[in-house]
Amino acid sequence: MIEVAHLTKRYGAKVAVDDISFVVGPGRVTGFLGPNGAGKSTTLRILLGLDRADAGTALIGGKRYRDLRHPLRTVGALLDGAGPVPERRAVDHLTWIAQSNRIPRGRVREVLEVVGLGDVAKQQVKKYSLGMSRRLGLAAALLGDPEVLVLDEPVNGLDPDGIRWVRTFLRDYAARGRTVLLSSHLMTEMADTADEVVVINQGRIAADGPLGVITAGHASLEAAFFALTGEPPPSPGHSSAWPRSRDAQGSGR
Ligand SMILES: Nc1ncnc2c1ncn2[C@@H]1O[C@H](COP(=O)(O)OP(=O)(O)OP(=O)(O)O)[C@@H](O)[C@H]1O
Repeated sequence: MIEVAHLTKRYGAKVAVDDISFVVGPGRVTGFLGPNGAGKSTTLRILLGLDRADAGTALIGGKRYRDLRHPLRTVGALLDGAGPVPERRAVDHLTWIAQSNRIPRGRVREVLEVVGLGDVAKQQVKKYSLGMSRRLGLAAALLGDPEVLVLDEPVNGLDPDGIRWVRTFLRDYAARGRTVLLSSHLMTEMADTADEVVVINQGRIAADGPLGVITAGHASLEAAFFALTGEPPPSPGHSSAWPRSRDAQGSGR
């Protein structure tokens, strides 16, 4: 269970996250959606102890990330950012993480098999395709067999096969009573994957509830979100993703 309560984060004069509250329960896949710059990554970074809130709390299993006794056994995360050392072999990368978290070595082989990298475990990571790298990231997140998975844009850049694999994997994981929170720009993909949806827009919660409730009265999840966020609808032939509007919002990064 993830509980976010009155979370606020400012970067200078910019309020990136503005007093948001939501709960992510077990046994469901919850989608975290919003346009570029809405505050998704900021929220996830605070949840995972990578940034500090100015106010409010973001708890996993009732605790702040930094207070978890066994973080990797509680929550597995896949975020954009620093990946493995390119020269390192996948198996060595995972073994290093496992050892530094007191996770038995045998678990490395298990997670490599789970994500379908068993046969290429001894390859250097730099030889991996994007899809393989994403699977490796997921393998790292799964090392501690966590109750909670938090994934930022896990299917970004993946081909249809890769996207389907991630979708099936996450739905199975949730079906075993685990908590899955994922952010994505890909509306059609989210509509196929999520049971629950939390929409954030300009740092505030725009909607929060079961997928069917959020989309009721709209032609699609995408239509619901454009209505909720006031974003312009995509042009014809657009790939059903959020428009890239970070620049228009005056990103400070
Ligand atoms: N380190 C930072 N310094 C300054 N401003 C930041 C920083 N991180 C985020 N912001 C700003 O906070 C707001 C929220 O950004 P955030 O990355 O959380 O949005 P997002 O919903 O994850 O967007 P995207 O989908 O584009 O990744 C944006 O206006 C962004 O420019």
